[in-house]
This record gives sequence, structure tokens and C-alpha cells, in this order.
Amino acid sequence: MTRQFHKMHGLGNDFVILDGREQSIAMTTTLAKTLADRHLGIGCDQLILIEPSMIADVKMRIWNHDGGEVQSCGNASRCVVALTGAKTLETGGGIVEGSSQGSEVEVSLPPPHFAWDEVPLTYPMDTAKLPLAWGPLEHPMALSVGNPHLIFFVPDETKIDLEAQGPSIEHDPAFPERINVNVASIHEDGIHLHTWERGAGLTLACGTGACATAVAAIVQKKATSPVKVHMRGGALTISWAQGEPIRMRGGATLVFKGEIELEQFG
Ligand SMILES: N[C@@H](CCC[C@H](N)C(=O)O)C(=O)O
Repeated sequence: MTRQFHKMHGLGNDFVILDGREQSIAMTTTLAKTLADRHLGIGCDQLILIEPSMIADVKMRIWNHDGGEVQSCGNASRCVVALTGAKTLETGGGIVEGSSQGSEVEVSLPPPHFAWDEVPLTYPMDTAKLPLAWGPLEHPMALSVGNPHLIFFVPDETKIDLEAQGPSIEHDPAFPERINVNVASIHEDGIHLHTWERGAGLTLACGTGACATAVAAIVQKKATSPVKVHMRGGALTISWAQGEPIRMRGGATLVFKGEIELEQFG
């Protein structure tokens, strides 16, 4: 059966979005991985499936480029709000609230978690300053914003070869569910960030990475809310106070619509 899909991006972090509300779609790791493949499928960093929800306007499920299903995606949340007009999204990382704000979309992610077993880590460690190092990258902060993140503050993130460092940090045994790796520096205009995404590698922007990094910078008094987070694909504005949801505002762009025969992929 032919299914319609939308290709969207949030600051260059790109998605194939399928809508399974009227007719369900049985997504599998193999199907998600093939659709996300830039040679064999449509191509995207994350595959998104919209489903009906009993507790929110829609349910949003997320598969990384490698076919693994994960809990949260900040940039895709803004795209799904823009596409469906939903005000609440059920995700594996909690309920996300969203609204259009002129040409931008704002979403609120649930408050962050700092406990070691909520990140999660494999064994108890001080998440404010992990006693771990990988070459020049040492003592990151670890937290969950619905998905797990490490944040390293460095003098110049452009000097860090994340393509080389990212895989070994993502797969370190200290992280039982693997981890997203953020390398950031503080500037007058805000935070400059590069993210190695779990299951997707280097992306042009990571919404949850921007949220996690802004929270870490605010906790460590390196920045104050609201703060702009600049990534290769553009900037997001992040607002947060202790115990509160994390508000993220930025673009959500429709690139094209298409049709695809899912059965051909097995
Ligand atoms: N690009 C996303 C995050 C997607 C999921 C992430 N790679 C994970 O595995 O947790 C964003 O914009 O937040």
C-alpha cells in the first residue's frame, strides 16, 4: 500500500515523518533503518511515526538512523507540532507541549533528570562531573532530558574531532543505553555546540542536545536563561529554571511530501 510521507527538518536535523493515525504502520528496526538510509531509502537522521494517543493529541515515536527506537527528539517535536497542529505530544521521554510562535515553534520538554540511574549510567557516579575522560574530553556532566546526554565544555568545540571521539564515548560501557555526546563552548552570543548523536552520528543540530547543554550551562552558572544555542544548522533559544520544563524555540521546515510503497522493503 502506498503511504504518504513528509520530509522535514529542524535546523538541518532531518526527518521522514509517517502518519499512522488513520491506518497503522508496523515499523521495525529494519524498515526504519532502510527508510533512513540516504542511498537505499529516502534518507534522514531520524524516522518519525505519528500514532494516536490516549493521553495527548498525538503520539510521536522516533527511530534513529541506525534503526534503534529512542525516547525523545527535540527538533522532530517542533516539526510534528508544525505539521499536525498538535498542542501535546506523547513521547517515550514524557509529554511535550507545543505551540506555533509566528514563523517558529516552541515546545516544552519535561524537567531534566540528574540522578545517575535516570540518565542512566551503569554504576553510581557524580553526574555533575563524571570521573571519566576520553583523550582531550574529560569530566562531562551527564543528564537526561527524556534521552541521555553528556556535556563537555571546552574552549573551542571546532578543535574537537567528534567524528573520531564520538563513537567510543557513545558506546562506552559506562552508558547502558549508549549516550548523545555534546561538545560546547561559551561565547557572548550564547553557546556554540556540536553534537554526536547516539545512533545518528554528527548532525547539523540536535534539539535535546541544545536543551541538555543549556541546562548544564545554567546549572554551572556559565549562562543564564534564556540562552541561544548555536549549531551548524542554526540557533535555538532555550529557557529553563530549576524544577521547570525546558522551553525550546526555533524553526521547523517542510522540505517536500512524497509517497512510498513500504512493502517493497519487506
Ligand atoms: N536529533 C534529536 C535527537 C534524536 C535522538 C537521539 N539521537 C537519541 O538517540 O537520543 C533532537 O533534535 O533532539
